[in-house]
Amino acid sequence: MPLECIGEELRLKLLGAIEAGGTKFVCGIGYEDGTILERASFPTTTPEETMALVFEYFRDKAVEAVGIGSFGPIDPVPGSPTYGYITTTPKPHWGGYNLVGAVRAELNVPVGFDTDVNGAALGESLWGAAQGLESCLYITVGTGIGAGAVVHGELIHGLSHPEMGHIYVRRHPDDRYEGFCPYHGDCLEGVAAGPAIGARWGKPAAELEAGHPAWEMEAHYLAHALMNYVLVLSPQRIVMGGGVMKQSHLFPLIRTQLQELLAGYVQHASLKDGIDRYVVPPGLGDNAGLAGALALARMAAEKN
Ligand SMILES: Nc1ncnc2c1ncn2[C@@H]1O[C@H](COP(=O)(O)OP(=O)(O)OP(=O)(O)O)[C@@H](O)[C@H]1O
Ligand SMILES: [Zn+2]
Repeated sequence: MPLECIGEELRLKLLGAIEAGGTKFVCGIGYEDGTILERASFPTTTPEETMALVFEYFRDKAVEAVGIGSFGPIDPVPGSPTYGYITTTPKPHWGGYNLVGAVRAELNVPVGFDTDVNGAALGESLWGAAQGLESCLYITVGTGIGAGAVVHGELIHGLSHPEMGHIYVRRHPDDRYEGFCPYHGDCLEGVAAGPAIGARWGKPAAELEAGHPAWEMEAHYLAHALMNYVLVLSPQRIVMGGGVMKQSHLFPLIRTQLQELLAGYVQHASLKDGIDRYVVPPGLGDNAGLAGALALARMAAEKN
């Protein structure tokens, strides 16, 4: 093989990543091996304003593909008439916005598009806490709750994307809080996302001490959710991120309650002695979101 061809084969693709969030858009560039080279953050205001800053950022970067991990709901199903759109978000100005179309028109490269949590699941499976596994689930517990999953190396889509944050979970017997989800009231997000903890206990979640009863209740709700995910998807690992999971003492509480709920029904070493390696924090830490978008760019570059 001529030397220049070997050089070409070894060259890592330079990719663009956009973590599209409800409060900020984080943009970055990195290589297809997951290395992030640089990043910049822009406030989420109107599509016109925010996207002008995003395009300005990427203008001279010469990326070969872009990945977008987005807040939702979105339409990630290729071939659908609204593929690439943010669909019905309550976020003003962004409902019905064709995010992929805008990025494609401006940058003219392949675009990978999925939910932020599907992206994070892919990133964790390629480069983080679920490396080498066929499947994993990523759940974020923050202002909202969302989860994404990789199965056989692919992200799950169907009618649209999974909405695993809005499942119903058994109420904690001592919980009188009605839940804040505008659609469902006391779905998982309604009773267990950060704002629910703050509203229930009259204090921001970050200010509640480790021994506070809030955490046993939080673990109750999250363990119920994880039980459902284990039963429905049988993921080989569950990665838990987001602001609320910064309370690292939640992990042992959740693991124990998950084992109690499953009651030995699903037989696997990962759910017994291996539980500490089964329910884990993100291997990519606070980079999980941006690395996830980079992973989506890599997938788009490969599929093109
Ligand atoms: N150290 C902490 N301990 C407990 N809760 C926290 C902590 N830090 C942030 N939170 C809670 O997490 C929520 C913010 O979540 P996060 O930091 O994941 O940001 P976000 O991007 O707004 O969330 P989302 O991904 O849902 O949009 C807030 O409700 C806050 O109360
Ligand atoms: Zn809901």
